[in-house]
Amino acid sequence: MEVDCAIDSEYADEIAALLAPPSPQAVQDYFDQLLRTRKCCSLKVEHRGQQGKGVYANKVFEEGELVLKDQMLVGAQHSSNKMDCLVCSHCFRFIGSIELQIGRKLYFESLGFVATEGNSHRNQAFSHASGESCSREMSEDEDKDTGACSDTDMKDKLILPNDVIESLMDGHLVLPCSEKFTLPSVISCPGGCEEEHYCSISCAEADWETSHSLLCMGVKQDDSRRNALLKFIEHSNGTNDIFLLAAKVISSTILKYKSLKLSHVEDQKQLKKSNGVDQSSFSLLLDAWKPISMAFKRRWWECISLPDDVGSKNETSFRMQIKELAFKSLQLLKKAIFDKDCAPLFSLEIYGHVIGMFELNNLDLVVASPVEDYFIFIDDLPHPEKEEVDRITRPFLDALGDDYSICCQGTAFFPIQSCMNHSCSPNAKAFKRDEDRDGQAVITTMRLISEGEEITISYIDEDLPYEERQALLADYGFVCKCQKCVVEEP
Ligand SMILES: C[S@@+](CC[C@H](N)C(=O)[O-])C[C@H]1O[C@@H](n2cnc3c(N)ncnc32)[C@H](O)[C@@H]1O
Repeated sequence: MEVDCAIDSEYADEIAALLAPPSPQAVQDYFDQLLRTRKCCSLKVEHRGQQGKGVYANKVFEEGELVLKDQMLVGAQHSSNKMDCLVCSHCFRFIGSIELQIGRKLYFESLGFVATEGNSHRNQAFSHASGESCSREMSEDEDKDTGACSDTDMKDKLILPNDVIESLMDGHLVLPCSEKFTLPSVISCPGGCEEEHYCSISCAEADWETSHSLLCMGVKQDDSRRNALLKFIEHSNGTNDIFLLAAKVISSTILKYKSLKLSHVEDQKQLKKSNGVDQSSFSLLLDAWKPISMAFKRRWWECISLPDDVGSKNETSFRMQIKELAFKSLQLLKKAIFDKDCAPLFSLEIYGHVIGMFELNNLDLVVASPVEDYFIFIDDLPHPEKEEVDRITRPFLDALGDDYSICCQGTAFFPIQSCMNHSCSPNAKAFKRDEDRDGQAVITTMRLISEGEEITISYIDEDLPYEERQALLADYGFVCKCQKCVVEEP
């Protein structure tokens, strides 16, 4: 397949303007404002030294202190994880009920869908700092005592009758103690699609307004767009679900542009001017694109790491294949949501940079499962209550097997966390506490951090030997010169 994207040549100047690095002052103003809005006054994002932007402490942080809870700019649950966990498509909180979570998962399994194990991420390289392990391990005592994990190695799970599974899902079967783990009710997509669900009207509206109204496949969408979207989504699911995230960026920029344009037209009307709109259309698009313009990015096919099974002599053809894959995906997305005013967004150059931005910045999206909490709670009940409850819940645990603890997994771009540079002896880490039950990134200190010090995280396993660390960091395009590397350099 030939990669010839007409939009790239037709809109070369606009694309260059969209991809131009913002001035240090523009960066400073944007992040000062963002940190103020997020009430993160103890942090500062600055462009210092040769590592580009970095995050700096504005106060002393004690060891173990929360540094940042960062709301994602764009994120998605992995497609394969959607059958395991029902979560809000906007904030990624678990929704429904313990019974619905269990029933839904068993229902999909009964249809032949195999549960995901651990990280369902097709491309591990999309995230650079893993969240905490999804499942908290039970202690040896708990294991021996109750057998709660004794089926860990069992290949065959208990098969429950369909009517039992259905009654879990429709609310007729209520499990003991599940009232202690109430979850928000499921709110349907305003466009009537079956794919997205929410924890509240406000999440449903926010998602609709920011990106979903263009990407929804519900009954309210016109047929031709729905069919085109279906082809785009099928291609993404069959190749790489990172394209779904890229579609959210394009869609949210178009919608933001439209809303800016609407306000601009209103302003013009008030000023009784009639012809100012076209002239400023591109500046409105630049404005809508601003949050993305702030992120560090390179072309996807240039920064993606070579898989282990691709030798260096096949590198060029591998990178060309990745470019072709992106082009194919872009063509499918263009058929579905093209907007002439925003044409430069449909260039391969922009699409490649957006996916490259995920490659270099994204963090795993991880939300612990309340179903795991539920079974741990039952395991911890005192005798004889535990035996009574366990008699009822045991078949469900045996039907779920190891998968009772699968968490919500996905990938997301966080605007402030993504400004954090790497160190092999970091002073902070992505770490979700028990109370962090949504998709926000949570960064906690690992030691005391003084005022003015840079806050760093590790993009890789920092306990690896020097050579392995450097090899992994080469995929991010830099040689680490942190103190640990300087000391360990042979
Ligand atoms: C997630 S971004 C971090 C923020 C970035 N400095 C910026 O300007 O947006 C990752 C990129 O920052 C740079 N970077 C991060 N840590 C670094 C380090 N220890 N040494 C050199 N460059 C680093 C690399 O270019 C890397 O690909």
